[in-house]
Amino acid sequence: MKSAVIVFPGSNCDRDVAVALRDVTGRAPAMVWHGDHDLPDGLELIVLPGGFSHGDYLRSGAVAARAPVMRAVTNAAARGVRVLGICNGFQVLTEAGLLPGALMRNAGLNFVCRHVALRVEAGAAAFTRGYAPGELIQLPVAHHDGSYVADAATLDRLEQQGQVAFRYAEPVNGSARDIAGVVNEAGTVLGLMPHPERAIEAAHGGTDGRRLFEGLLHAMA
Ligand SMILES: NC(=O)CC[C@H](N)C(=O)O
Repeated sequence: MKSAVIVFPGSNCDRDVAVALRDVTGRAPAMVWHGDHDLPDGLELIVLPGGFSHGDYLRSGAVAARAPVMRAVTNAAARGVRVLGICNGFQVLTEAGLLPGALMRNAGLNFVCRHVALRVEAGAAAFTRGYAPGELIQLPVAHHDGSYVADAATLDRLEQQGQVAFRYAEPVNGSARDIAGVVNEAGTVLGLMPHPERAIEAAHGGTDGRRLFEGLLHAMA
């Protein structure tokens, strides 16, 4: 699978996700700087990694969403290239308008950094193919702006159209309807607050993240 990881100033999970992609897909991703205007040809997956792009200045992801490379990412997404935004990457996707809603300060006003239980919802096939619908999994979270918000009509639409991909199975950050991950209408863009790239091998304390990348790999085959 040919993939790319976008690197912003302040990204801190770009190398972790690059290692995960190389490990699972057998092919190292291209690392693309935020100031670049073009992406490599033939990409099947673009990852916006976790971190603190531009120091979370203004709002988390707000400055990164306006980076030169985001025009190319938006064009690729429009062509159906899969885009995965993890944590800060999810914040960038909402700020860029590629996903609905916004990520606000956690309800408890604390930085939450621990493994959490999640339920995999049906739908969003490519991104959830590695799991059984309704399956309970564990992934780490590490964020202060993870509380997903959207107006009631948008939330209803997300539910009806099967766009809720992952839900917290325990209280974490006050997200509306416990939403931890959403996809766009086409199911080709996923924003996910937990970190699958930090649950790839047993030494990470769990391997449930590995199956997200394995599922994507099989979906592309
Ligand atoms: N791990 C991350 O990507 C952190 C995301 C974001 N800067 C926050 O803390 O909300």
